[in-house]
Amino acid sequence: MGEPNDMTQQGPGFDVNCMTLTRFVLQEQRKFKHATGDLSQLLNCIQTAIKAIASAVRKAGIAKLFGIAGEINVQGEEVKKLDVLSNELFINMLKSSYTTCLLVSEENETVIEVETEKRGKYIVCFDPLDGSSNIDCLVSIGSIFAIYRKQTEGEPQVADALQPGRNIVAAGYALYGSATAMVLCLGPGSGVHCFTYDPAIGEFILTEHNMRVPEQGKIYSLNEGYSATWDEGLKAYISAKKDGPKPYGARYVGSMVADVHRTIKYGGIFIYPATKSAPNGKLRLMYECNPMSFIITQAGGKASNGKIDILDIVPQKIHERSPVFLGSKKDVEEALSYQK
Ligand SMILES: O=P(O)(O)OC[C@H]1O[C@](O)(COP(=O)(O)O)[C@@H](O)[C@@H]1O
Ligand SMILES: [Mg+2]
Ligand SMILES: [Mg+2]
Repeated sequence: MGEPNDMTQQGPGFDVNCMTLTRFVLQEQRKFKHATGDLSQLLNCIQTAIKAIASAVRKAGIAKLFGIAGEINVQGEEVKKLDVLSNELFINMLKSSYTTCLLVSEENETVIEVETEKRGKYIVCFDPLDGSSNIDCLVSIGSIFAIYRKQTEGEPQVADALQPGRNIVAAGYALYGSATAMVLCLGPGSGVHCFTYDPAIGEFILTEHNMRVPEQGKIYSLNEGYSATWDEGLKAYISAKKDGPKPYGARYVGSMVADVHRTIKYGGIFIYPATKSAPNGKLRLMYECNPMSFIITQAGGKASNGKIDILDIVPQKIHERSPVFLGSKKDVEEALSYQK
């Protein structure tokens, strides 16, 4: 028996051979002879940002003790809103990874250029805090990111970021739910893997290797409050799901990360459609639809804007929106068959 704090012993809750996220990323890097280690470094920095956000999320419910986010606390200090804090953490960690040149954040109107001396070859598009309307009621929220390679020489420009999702080098999301998890795909064909945070050792541990979206599910997920604004095709599809011989269940969290994670685990379909007043829907292409569609596709599912695969859309501007139908292949194909 080792001493109680001797981490070399296999004790309750810790196995020295367990696959941490850091270990996994390094192991994957070793498969590529010419890898520089930059992507591993970048992913480690994202992991650190996510750990810091997770820690802030876990304290959100007691934020009143310190002051309400967005206001001044009893010490006279400004209490940062969780989405502002998350954005600052992402930007700071991404810049100091020395691997990025251009960042696109949901929270910044324009692209963020990394200082010349810190530049590397990667471009990262991210939603630092997804589902922000769920923060105050303690419902699951998340972070989403997609990593691209800069395709041209010279100073980074907006055009460098406007790449289709097909070019994604790696993508992932963090889910701050009943546990904190990170789901990652390190490139086409390398699988989708889930790592769950173990607060006892401060590490993400591989808990699901090679996640696969069920071919078909029994759940549809969309904001039914807006049904009056749907097109006829969508109305007919949802009616068919409700009134069929085996009605589907309805689930909608209102945080894309949580709704998509459930869709990967249990199957079914997640939809944020176009409406008459919002012909491109609500969700953002570059840091919501693209990373999630890449992951869903790599896990064997399907993602479409109603006409073409999400990953084939060439973005025209960084905050562009897109309708989205994603999830189990059969469910998405069926929903699309109702679209004109
Ligand atoms: O309230 P609605 O219209 O159903 O929208 C919910 C959608 O909006 C979002 O919250 C937008 O994300 P942000 O919180 O990052 O702005 C998605 O996560 C979610 O799918
Ligand atoms: Mg979002
Ligand atoms: Mg957001």
